[in-house]
Amino acid sequence: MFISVPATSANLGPGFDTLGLAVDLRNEITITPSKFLSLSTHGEGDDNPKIKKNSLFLSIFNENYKRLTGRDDNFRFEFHNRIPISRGLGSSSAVIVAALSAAYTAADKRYNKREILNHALRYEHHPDNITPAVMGGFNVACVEGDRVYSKKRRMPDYLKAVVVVPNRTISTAKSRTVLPKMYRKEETVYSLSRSSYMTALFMSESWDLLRIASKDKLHQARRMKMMPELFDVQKLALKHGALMSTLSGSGSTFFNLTYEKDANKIAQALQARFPQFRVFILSLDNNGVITKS
Ligand SMILES: Nc1ncnc2c1ncn2[C@@H]1O[C@H](COP(=O)(O)OP(=O)(O)OP(=O)(O)O)[C@@H](O)[C@H]1O
Ligand SMILES: N[C@@H](CCO)C(=O)O
Repeated sequence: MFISVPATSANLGPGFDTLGLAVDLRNEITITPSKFLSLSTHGEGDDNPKIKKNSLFLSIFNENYKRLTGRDDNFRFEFHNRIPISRGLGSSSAVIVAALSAAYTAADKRYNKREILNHALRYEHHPDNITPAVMGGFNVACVEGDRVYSKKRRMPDYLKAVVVVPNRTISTAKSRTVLPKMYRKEETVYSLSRSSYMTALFMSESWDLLRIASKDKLHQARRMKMMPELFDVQKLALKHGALMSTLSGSGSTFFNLTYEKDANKIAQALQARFPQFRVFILSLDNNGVITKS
């Protein structure tokens, strides 16, 4: 069996816990039946004993494989990780979506992507990373009861993402604690109106107005203060022509959307100014999780 799951960038500025899109940077897992449990990890996290144990993947896989088959079989798992860990590119969602897809595939159960998405919500309680990880493309999502309701829009080839991955992690759990429990009406309306406007712009491919729509007052600046260099990343990306420049998920990565023709110029400027950070030019992904039995 083979599972491939994309990285995702959530929030996109004002769409806190609501908007997200998938990029073509994938974790891949090969799974084969085996007498004993065995794991090998290559790429991101291969020097981290906690990641190499991959208890998040194994606990979700085992729980769901047992639920679907009634059995506790052993497998060999080979992880090829490309998604940077705890950097705001949806590494935890990728693990959750991959583990669920792997369990259904290994159990030889027919399923649809909506089923995987609704199950994924039990492990990550906001839908903005898990939805594009499952579906691909740009997604707007909300939760009602224990279900995710979402709408996808495919992203065109002529847009690219320039992502800036800092050399320091920010965990989502920690990054949520710096946010206030209550918001003022003005801040809420500022972000709510832009999130709605941004959704309309994505749905109608009106990219040139994203700069206004992507501004936010709910979470970005509060989180960026944990790594103040990020204010310069954003300024520089916008100066060199990015259509929008937003904190990716809970950080620390910055996500810059651009026309393909401007991608190199933006990436070079950012890499020159921040040699300690990794800068990637990525295509946008419209496929989401892929499984082969
Ligand atoms: N490839 C992986 N293998 C095993 N565990 C992983 C892997 N990737 C992520 N994790 C788990 O997920 C945690 C990171 O989750 P966290 O939500 O903080 O970051 P993120 O998902 O990368 O960021 P964001 O949700 O803001 O996009 C890691 O500490 C680890 O427990
Ligand atoms: N919407 C989430 C994304 C990170 O998982 C947050 O901003 O905390």
